[in-house]
Amino acid sequence: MTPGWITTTLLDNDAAGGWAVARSREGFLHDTNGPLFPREWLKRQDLSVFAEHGIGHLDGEPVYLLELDSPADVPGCSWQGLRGFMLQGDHTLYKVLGYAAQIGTWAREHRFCGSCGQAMVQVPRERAMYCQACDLRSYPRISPSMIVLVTRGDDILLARSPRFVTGVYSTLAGFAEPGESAEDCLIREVREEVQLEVKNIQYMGSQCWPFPHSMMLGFHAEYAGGDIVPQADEIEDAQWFNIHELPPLPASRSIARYLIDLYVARRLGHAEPVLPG
Ligand SMILES: NC(=O)C1=CN([C@@H]2O[C@H](COP(=O)(O)OP(=O)(O)OC[C@H]3O[C@@H](n4cnc5c(N)ncnc54)[C@H](O)[C@@H]3O)[C@@H](O)[C@H]2O)C=CC1
Ligand SMILES: [Mg+2]
Ligand SMILES: [Zn+2]
Repeated sequence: MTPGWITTTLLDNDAAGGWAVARSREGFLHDTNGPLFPREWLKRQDLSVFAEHGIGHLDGEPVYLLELDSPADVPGCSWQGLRGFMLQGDHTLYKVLGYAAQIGTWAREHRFCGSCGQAMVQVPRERAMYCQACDLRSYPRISPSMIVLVTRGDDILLARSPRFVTGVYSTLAGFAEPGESAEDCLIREVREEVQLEVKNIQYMGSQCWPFPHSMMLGFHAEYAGGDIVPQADEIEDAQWFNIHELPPLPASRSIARYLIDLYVARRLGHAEPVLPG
């Protein structure tokens, strides 16, 4: 048995047994034991299953995703969104659910070929949807996104989007566009969102962010010039905050929080945090 969570294998849907998670537009089904259910038990419940996907092995046991048309009532169970599992609970289970959510969304959105409109089929032994009519393969979508902590000595630049929880400030982030390097994207996003220039860009690490399919590439950069001008509509407020007087910050498992905590720890000579995968 290989311990931990391994996502690479496609599984045989006709084989019995294993674990299963159920997902609807309300999130994942869970009870007091969490979101993993014995698969055969779950399939006996009154669920309208839209699709079933083998998604990997947890501690050597196969795990399947049941994608539902609608959130069913299962006695003793309730529904919780993926964000709730990110915020608290077992990190490995959150990784299982994050992967399940991305595969479920991708398979649902690629039932038909984007080129010719024919129905696509799942490719054996590969995580891909295939169009026989035009030989097109569609793989799970991952969107590279840059995230950067800009600093100026003991001050760090944090901003608020109107979408954030009230009071919370975070690092700047944005999606890469075709034709850009990660560094080009970072420089453009910082210009667009606050009209500042940065220098000494340093890659710090990455994180899967399954909301719905971002791959966060985390950077640190130093302030090089300009005055903060928040981008209309996107940035509600942006400020320099002294590391001793920080506002409410993003969730502890986010790479945004890691970038902030790491910089503060280094300035103060404290133990460095570990980036949650
Ligand atoms: N894990 C973390 O710590 C953090 C993760 N993020 C994530 O980073 C990503 C980018 O951050 P934002 O500031 O929202 O991006 P952004 O600054 O590029 O603006 C968002 C806008 O980009 C457009 N967009 C949406 N999906 C896109 C895609 N796949 N490619 C190109 N453009 C797209 C939409 O118009 C959307 O309103 C988001 O997924 C966000 O959830 C953001 C902050 C912290
Ligand atoms: Mg942004
Ligand atoms: Zn096609």
